[in-house]
Amino acid sequence: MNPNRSVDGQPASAPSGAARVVAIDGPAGSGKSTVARTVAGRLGMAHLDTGAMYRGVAFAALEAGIDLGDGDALDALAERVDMAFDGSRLLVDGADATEAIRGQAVSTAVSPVATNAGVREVMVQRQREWAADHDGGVIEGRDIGTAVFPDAPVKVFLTATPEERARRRSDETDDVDLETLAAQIAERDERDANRAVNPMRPADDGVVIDTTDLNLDQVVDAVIALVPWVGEDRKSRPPAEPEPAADTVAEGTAPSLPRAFVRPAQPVVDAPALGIGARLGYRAISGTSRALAKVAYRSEIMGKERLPRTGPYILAPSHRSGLDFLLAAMVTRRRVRWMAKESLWTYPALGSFVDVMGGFQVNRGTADRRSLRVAEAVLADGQPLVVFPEGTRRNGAVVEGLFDGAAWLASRQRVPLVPVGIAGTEEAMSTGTRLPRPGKIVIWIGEPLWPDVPRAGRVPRREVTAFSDRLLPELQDAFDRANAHRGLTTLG
Ligand SMILES: Nc1ncnc2c1ncn2[C@@H]1O[C@H](COP(=O)(O)OP(=O)(O)O)[C@@H](O)[C@H]1O
Ligand SMILES: Nc1ccn([C@H]2C[C@H](O)[C@@H](COP(=O)(O)OP(=O)(O)O)O2)c(=O)n1
Repeated sequence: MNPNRSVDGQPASAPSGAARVVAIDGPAGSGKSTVARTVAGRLGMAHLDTGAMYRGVAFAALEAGIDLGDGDALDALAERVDMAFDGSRLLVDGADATEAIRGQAVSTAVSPVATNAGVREVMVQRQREWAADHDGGVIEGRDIGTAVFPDAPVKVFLTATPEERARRRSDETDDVDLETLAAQIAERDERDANRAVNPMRPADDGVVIDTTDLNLDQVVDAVIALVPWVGEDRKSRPPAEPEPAADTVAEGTAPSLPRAFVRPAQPVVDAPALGIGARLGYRAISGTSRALAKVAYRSEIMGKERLPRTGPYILAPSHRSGLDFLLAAMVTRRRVRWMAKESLWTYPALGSFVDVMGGFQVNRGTADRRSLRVAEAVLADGQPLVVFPEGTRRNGAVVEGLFDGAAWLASRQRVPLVPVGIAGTEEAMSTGTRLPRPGKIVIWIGEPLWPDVPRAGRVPRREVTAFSDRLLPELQDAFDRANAHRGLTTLG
């Protein structure tokens, strides 16, 4: 390590090595180490596992018998401990600690060590020095894209469901059972995400990849597609003003890329929280309405297999009746959220019902930025969202005059729009009718449509309009098919 290099904790002062840093962050078991190692191998770059550095300090602390609650002693230890990587082996003060840092003792000790501000400062400094010495590298950790290299040209946040991450860990060890691993992972997630110094979170301008249903190759391909200098001569320096990653990504977006799992992280407000009442109530109501719809409306849902299995998307249904939102929520067992007109909250009972069903307010007719932000937060949080592109209830068989909201949200969050035709609700309960009449209802789910925009960065207005124009015939088609199927089955 170079003691002369000054590090003042400010991003701007990060050494020039940042120009070629691929930052990979994420929680335990999300695949960071495996992905970072493979990406580094494929790009011919050096790889740094910063988690191993924190583990190295924890190992040294245990060896020296230091009280993990003694912040000053930990600071001093972090300053003086010598850590060197020899290939994949970690030497701590000359001793090979490779196996020991993965053991239970270090795994338990590392959390308090990693929450210590002094330790983090020293580690961040060493990580920046390492990158400067190696002309960048693939660096994995919890805060690489947010705190250590906020200017890195590639910032990836890997995630996977807690169950999947625990399962991956349990495949690697026989020592600990799945429940214990799941509990340990949950506790570590909580600490890493909530610590005061450099908490774990995706970088605002980074990309989130959900690896739950992906294999290693797919994740590695998705990361490499984000690297602007791939294909360039490895020896040549990147341009002083790096190209916006977004353009490069757009070009490199191969159709085979698992787009459904890759989305930009953007600064958004928090997704509206759901209380316990809403969570239980939703299940009860959607279960009851599913059963009712089956019996009273002989409802049929066609094309469920076309719905994305994980990740966020926007259901864009036709809108002919107040029943539509309940029916739209029936197409998936995942909980959906929806944008609901403000006037629904005029009656307290109805308002509570809408709350339970996951609705949130939009002020129709105005450019309601807050509701759009909330809707963005819902998608960024990985939840499916219902937006009626026709904006208001219409009549008849023709779909027309789409509002751009659904296309705008899908483009901004890089999620698919799923056209959904709902046939039979106008007959069952049209505008002005108070009680629904029984009849046949058919829901047709169309092919998801992806926005044609760069994977990150600003979305041009014309792309949004073009996306709405693309949605219109597909929504009409889904509605036609639903109507046709309903006609056939009601006649026959
Ligand atoms: N899609 C995937 N991407 C990366 N690793 C995966 C994937 N699926 C399963 N794994 C496995 O998950 C395990 C945990 O990955 P690891 O790289 O140690 O995660 P982390 O460094 O984030 O804790 C490894 O055994 C890896 O092979
Ligand atoms: N840049 C980093 C890297 C790791 N840490 C913390 C997070 C964990 O509690 C420990 C160990 O990290 P490591 O990546 O080895 O942990 P897992 O193998 O993913 O469980 O260090 C951190 O705070 N900042």
